Parts: sequence; C-alpha cells; structure tokens
Amino acid sequence: MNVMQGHVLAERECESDEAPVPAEVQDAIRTLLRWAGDDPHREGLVDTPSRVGRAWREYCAGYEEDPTVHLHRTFEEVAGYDEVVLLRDIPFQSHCEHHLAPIVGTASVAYLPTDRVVGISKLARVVHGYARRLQIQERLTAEIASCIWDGLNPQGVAVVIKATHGCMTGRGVRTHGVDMVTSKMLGCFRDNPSSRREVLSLINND
Ligand SMILES: Nc1nc2c(ncn2[C@@H]2O[C@H](COP(=O)(O)OP(=O)(O)OP(=O)(O)O)[C@@H](O)[C@H]2O)c(=O)[nH]1
Ligand SMILES: [Zn+2]
Repeated sequence: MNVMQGHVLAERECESDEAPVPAEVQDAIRTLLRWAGDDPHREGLVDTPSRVGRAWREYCAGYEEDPTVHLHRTFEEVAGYDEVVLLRDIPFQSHCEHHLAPIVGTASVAYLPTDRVVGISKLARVVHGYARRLQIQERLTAEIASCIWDGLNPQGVAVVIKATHGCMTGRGVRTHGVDMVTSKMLGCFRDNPSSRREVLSLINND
C-alpha cells in the first residue's frame, strides 16, 4: 500500500464508528488472497482485507452479545390468551464452523406462554444473536430453544430451522436445492403428541 492509499484508508476508518480492523487480521486476509492465487496489492484488492475484516465482525457479531438479555423485558400475558405464539420463517444468515461458508435459511420459533409474553421482535433478535456466530445447524436450533425455555419459563418451545449450506452448494458435493431441516421441541411440544402436532401444523402452515 502506498502512503496515499494508507492515508485514505485511515481517514475512512476515522469517519466510521467501527473499530479499525487489526493489522494482523488484514495480514491474514492478504495471505489468503495470495494463497488463492491473486495479488493482494492490485488496485481492486487493496481495501479488501479491511472490508473482509469488517464483514466478519458483522457475521460474527453474536459473540459480542448475550441473546438471553432480549428476553428480560416481558409483559403479563393478555387475559384470555393461552395459545401458541409463533414467529414463522424468520430469515437468517449464519456461517458453518467447518468451512466458514454461509448458512442461509429461515427459523420458526414458537412458545406456549405460562404467564408472561415477550415482545415479538425479541424472538428474531434471539435467532440472530446465535446465528451470527460460527455454527452447525443442530446447535443453532438447540441454543435458540433453550434460550427461550430458560428466559420465558413457558409450557413449551418449538424451533424449526430450514437452511441451505454454502459448503454443500458452492463446493464439495455441489448439490443445490437441498434444505437441511432441524427441530428442537421442549416441554409440552416434546411430551404431548397433540400439542406437537398443533405447533408443527402452524409452523408448516398446513
Ligand atoms: N450435521 C451438520 N453437518 C454440517 C453442517 N454444516 C456443514 N456440515 C457438514 O459437515 C461435514 C464436514 O465433513 P468433513 O468430511 O470433515 O469435511 P469435507 O471433507 O469438507 O466434507 P465435504 O463437504 O463432504 O466435502 C460435511 O459433511 C458438511 O456437509 C451442519 O450444520 N450440520
Ligand atoms: Zn460447512
């Protein structure tokens, strides 16, 4: 990088609220670019190490939060409502811990309240809090379910995730159009077959 380019980069980073990407992270990305066969100093790639660093801070922002805090503010259940609350098909993006490839899909999160309900956006915040980490889909599903179980003390929790894995489409087996489907049921949705059927039918929009 020449002096001018360094100056422009420094100015941009000062204008931004984000912390600068550490030099060792940028060096690692330059090494990857070189190893992939390109020249990290050509014009189009000069800013790529800091961009990639910022992008990965965003992809992995979940490590900087505790998703359980989203469930701290609850409301007394509205009198007369004692049925399932479902947020269906929340779009999310995560990255697989094996290849760092994108996992893109939707999560449906349902619970049967005991006495408290939570603002509905908070269920999506919990999903993103765990998705923005390096994951396998099974753990992502289980972490969301146990967060809601512990945070809301509901009668039941159901989480169903459908996602495609970049490591199966862009590389390796190169198989497109396949969804991985995982579910985690707790409480009445695990123990009571009719409650389980009911919540699955709501989630699948049967
Ligand atoms: N169970 C599960 N497997 C995943 C997930 N994401 C990626 N994988 C799989 O993790 C496995 C890693 O297998 P390895 O044999 O160690 O890695 P690999 O040689 O790159 O495997 P291929 O993808 O088959 O080329 C692969 O089968 C991936 O498809 C996930 O969320 N859950
Ligand atoms: Zn993978």
